Amino acid sequence: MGIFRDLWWFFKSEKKGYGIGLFALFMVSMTHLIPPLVIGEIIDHIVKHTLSLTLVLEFSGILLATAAFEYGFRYLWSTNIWGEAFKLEKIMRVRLFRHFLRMDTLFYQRNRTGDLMAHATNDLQAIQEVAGRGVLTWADSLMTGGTTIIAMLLFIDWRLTIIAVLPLPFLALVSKILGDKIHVSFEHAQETFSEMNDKVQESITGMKAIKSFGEETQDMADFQQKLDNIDEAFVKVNRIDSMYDPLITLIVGVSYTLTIALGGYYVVHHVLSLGQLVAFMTYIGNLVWPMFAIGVLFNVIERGRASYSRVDKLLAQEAESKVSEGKLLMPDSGDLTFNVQNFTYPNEHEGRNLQNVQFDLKKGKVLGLVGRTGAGKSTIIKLLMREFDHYEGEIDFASRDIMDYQLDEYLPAIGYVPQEHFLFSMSVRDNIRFARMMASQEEVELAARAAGIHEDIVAFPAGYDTLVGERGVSLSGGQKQRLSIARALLIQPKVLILDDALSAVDAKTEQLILSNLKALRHESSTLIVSHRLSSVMDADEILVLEAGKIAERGLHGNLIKAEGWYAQMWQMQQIESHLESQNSPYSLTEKRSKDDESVSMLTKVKGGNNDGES
Ligand SMILES: Nc1ncnc2c1ncn2[C@@H]1O[C@H](COP(=O)(O)OP(=O)(O)OP(=O)(O)O)[C@@H](O)[C@H]1O
Repeated sequence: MGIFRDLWWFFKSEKKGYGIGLFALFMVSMTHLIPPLVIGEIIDHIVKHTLSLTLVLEFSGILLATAAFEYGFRYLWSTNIWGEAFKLEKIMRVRLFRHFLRMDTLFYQRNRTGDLMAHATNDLQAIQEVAGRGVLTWADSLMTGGTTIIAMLLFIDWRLTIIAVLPLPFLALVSKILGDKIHVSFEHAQETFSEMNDKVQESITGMKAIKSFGEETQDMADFQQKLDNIDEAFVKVNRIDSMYDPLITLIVGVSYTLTIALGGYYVVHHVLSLGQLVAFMTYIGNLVWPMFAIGVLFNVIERGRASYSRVDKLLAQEAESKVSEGKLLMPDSGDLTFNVQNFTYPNEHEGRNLQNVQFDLKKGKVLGLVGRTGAGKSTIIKLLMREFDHYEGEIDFASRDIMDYQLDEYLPAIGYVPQEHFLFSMSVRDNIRFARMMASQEEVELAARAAGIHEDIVAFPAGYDTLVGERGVSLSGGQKQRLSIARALLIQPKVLILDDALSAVDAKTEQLILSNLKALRHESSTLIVSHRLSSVMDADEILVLEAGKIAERGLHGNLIKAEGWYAQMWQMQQIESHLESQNSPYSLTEKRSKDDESVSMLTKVKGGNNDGES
């Protein structure tokens, strides 16, 4: 019954709805007491030959009125108790969703999407069952069972009643044992369901990879395995469940046998009338449902308890990278100063992910951030985006530590265009004004023009009203990127971060977007992270990162002269674009690697390769 204690906060806040529901349930159980008494009376009148038409009409009237009352009260409990249960599910769903929104990337690394979805569906369903069917069966078994036993005691015979309820304690004991078993099995079953959900989610997201590697058969086999696990787990739950119903039939059978034996004896010896015995037997029939209800109750409670503890555990997970919140409002503009001596991810035990990274990004200026993969470019962005606060050093905006600003002031001031852009299933216009729904068409168009996507949009079937996604147009990688840039530009961020956000657009469009940005953003700064050096060549400063440290820095021309990694990459990419422009079948584009691989290829190209490539 611990789950009722866990949910007490809800029952307390919804006492009116539950109060009405329970009162109606009580009235239903009271109405159940009437028909057996009426049947008993009728039988006694038949036996005594005193049944008249008036009496028949009277008894029928009572039975009809009882049925009508029961109808009304049943309706009342059903709407109130189930209504409350749905309300609980909604509250829990909102809590979970808010929690999901609050959590950091580490949380999403630890918990897979399918599992989170299982929490938000199956587990919440099981908790809702407690607040609905659980409360109902608990109250009904108590009320119907209690009032029936009291009626047996008061209206018929106490000795017969004791004999009839003798097997009940045995029922309670077995219910407890089976309930514990169900708890363990159901928790395991829910885990297998989560695993299957994970599998489906991963397969759908990775469908392209699965198909391109011809892994459909293997994937189907994996899925089948997960389904078999679920099957096995739920069959086990069901096996325990199934022990309960025959047990009730057995107990009721024992009750009937004992009652008939003793009741028959009493009728023969005139201690009871035949009508009283029939009424008593009907009461035993009334006890059958409360007994089944106890079984249902244990089942619902144990499932709910298992699910509640799963959801509770998830809700209890705090964001590891707790970000502190300041009180300041954001100034209209300002310079950014990044000075981090040390940063290591919370789940990393060895090594440092950033060391002595220092740069200034003045308003109106553009900073380029390049380096091989894993060098730490995204990590710098994560710190700027306040995903982690536990670094050694300080990041300032307008001469104030960024932690001093209110988060909901600071974050919208940073326009972030991620590597993996996400478009919502809404119109192109709404996708662009996603973070500023009140923006006018004019503003939306201005942002779209600056991002070089306006011409594409007006060519879509419904222009800016065209739906994006499954039900609408499919956009190319480059179109998606430009739409994401337009979305970020619309909020006129004080710092715009393009995280490899131009990788899928052609060189001409890239240059157009970059020159638009320069013209538009002379009051605010821009940080461009890119593997393609042409994106940063005009930046006011370029930082080359390596293993979390700044390896080279300066203007494009200086870095070329320095003949380091940047210069090598630059030459490599020049050759690549030359080959591409010639449409050569030997284009290296597909093979282009973002790191050393490219440099070693360049060395081969430059220095006369050994294996005949040229
Ligand atoms: N959430 C994380 N937890 C632990 N380590 C991480 C996490 N994210 C990145 N790292 C590690 O930090 C280092 C820097 O990674 P980062 O993503 O910043 O590189 P990057 O330069 O942006 O690479 P890419 O160009 O491939 O995006 C890498 O060693 C990476 O494995």
